[in-house]
Amino acid sequence: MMNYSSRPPEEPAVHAQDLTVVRGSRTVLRGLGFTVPRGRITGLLGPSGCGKSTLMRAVVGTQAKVTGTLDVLGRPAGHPSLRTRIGYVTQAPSVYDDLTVRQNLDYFAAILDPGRAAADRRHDNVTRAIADVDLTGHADALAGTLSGGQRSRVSLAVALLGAPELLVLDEPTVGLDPVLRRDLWQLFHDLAAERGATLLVSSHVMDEAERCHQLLLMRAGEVLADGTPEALRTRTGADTVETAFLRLVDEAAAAARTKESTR
Ligand SMILES: Nc1ncnc2c1ncn2[C@@H]1O[C@H](COP(=O)(O)OP(=O)(O)OP(=O)(O)O)[C@@H](O)[C@H]1O
Repeated sequence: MMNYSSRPPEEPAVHAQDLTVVRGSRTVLRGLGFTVPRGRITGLLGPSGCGKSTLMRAVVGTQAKVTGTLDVLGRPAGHPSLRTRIGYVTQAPSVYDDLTVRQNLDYFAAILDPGRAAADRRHDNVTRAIADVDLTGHADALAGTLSGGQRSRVSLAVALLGAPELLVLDEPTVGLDPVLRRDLWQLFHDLAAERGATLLVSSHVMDEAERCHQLLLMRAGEVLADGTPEALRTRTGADTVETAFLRLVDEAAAAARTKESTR
């Protein structure tokens, strides 16, 4: 039989087992186990402070004091070979205010794909990334003159430049109006469907959960549940993921009380 790929198709993009992270003197992620399937959008949802950003930092390899197993695209998280295969957008847009949108992208493109011979390819990639995030009309505007939502989209365009296999996006839709939010989610779906990208997207807005293929619901440093939105609704008998989440929180609290009383 022909071997089309060196990796089995079922190998997940991210695999975590007993993943624990300590920040300062606090254990902020506690023995997490989960997988993120390839070519799908996985939503990381949970209240502020539950550990979403910490988990994303661990996946991209920028978090210290990580123990347990955390494999990303078949390598241990943080492996140097993963740098160009992962796009990461933090909550704080990382753009140069005194450069235009295009100059920002040109700068990062030159780092990713240096040399004169690559000039045409860089130009095409930059133009495509600007169009992807719907900023073509602002390509020559200084980043410092853009709105918060537009600046976040410049950061997203930078992450899209190298056509990464895994995109890790920390609350990418915060501060965006409903039309832009819808368009961005459409882009995420296109990236997964047409380019086969894997997306790990955090949000604390539960209605965004319905737009994901797969969910990881977090609370207080633990994964409360994972599965498709439909499976989570069915399992809890809820109409929405938000109600499902609240029922799971109540279930977990009741289980903790029972455990406590039987000690
Ligand atoms: N440098 C630090 N030292 C100690 N604790 C920290 C540090 N940074 C974050 N934490 C704690 O780690 C926990 C998880 O933070 P994290 O930023 O991962 O949460 P989050 O779910 O992404 O929150 P948000 O949605 O508000 O961004 C929080 O309780 C936070 O107080």
